Amino acid sequence: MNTKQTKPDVYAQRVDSGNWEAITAEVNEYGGALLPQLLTPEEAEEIRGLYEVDAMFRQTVNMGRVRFGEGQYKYFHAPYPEPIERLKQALYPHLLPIARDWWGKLGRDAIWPDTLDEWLQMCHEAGQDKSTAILLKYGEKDWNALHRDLYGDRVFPLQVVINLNNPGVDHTGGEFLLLEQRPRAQSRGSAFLLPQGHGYVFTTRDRPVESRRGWSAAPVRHGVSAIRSGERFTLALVFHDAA
Ligand SMILES: O=C(O)CCC(=O)C(=O)O
Ligand SMILES: [Fe+2]
Repeated sequence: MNTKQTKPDVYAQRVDSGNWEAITAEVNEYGGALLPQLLTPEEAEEIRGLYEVDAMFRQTVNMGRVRFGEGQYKYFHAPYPEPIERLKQALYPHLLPIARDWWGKLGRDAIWPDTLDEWLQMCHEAGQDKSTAILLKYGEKDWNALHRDLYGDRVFPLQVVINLNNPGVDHTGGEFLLLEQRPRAQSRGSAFLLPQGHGYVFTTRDRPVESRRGWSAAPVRHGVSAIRSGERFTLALVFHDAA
């Protein structure tokens, strides 16, 4: 993949083209929201192609072996390929006000600085210095168990996933799942077919929900339903680094 900046700001332009007021309202209501198309089908194909390039990755996880579901994923090495770095840099300032608002509602300290680089520096100083961008690969019958991507005390409460395949064409099944544990109530489930190349922003650990007693934290898990046919690759962008 070309790591030089060939298309100035194209990724930032796509991120910025979103209606962030509507996205914020949606994520506040449902814990997740669809973003604009961030990668073209050609760019998605190029990133899928990286899966076989061992030098791009620091670790491979076989999900069945660790009982995370079935399938495989790989952690990218940092520094990331250009689209990944650009997208993370462009997304962070839009996600930051949502995170700060949430932590304010929950009476927690919003420790995140204005830039992603400063925040990652804080992660590294706390011993979380490993890259967290992941390329996931699911074939028929593979699935991703409901989980939360936590790698230490340093947590950014929103993350973004991008489907690198075309649902209904490249794969059937493989819905993205959210499970929100509501305080003193049964959990709420949601399922989404992620359109190719679009981002989907969702809650990493917990988020504020309002009840008669005020705001309380609702833990949110995410996962993927079984792929019924075909193949599904996704790019997962987490905004804290890992211990
Ligand atoms: O493959 C997916 O849609 C979800 C992957 C995942 O666990 C994540 O984005 O953190
Ligand atoms: Fe995840």
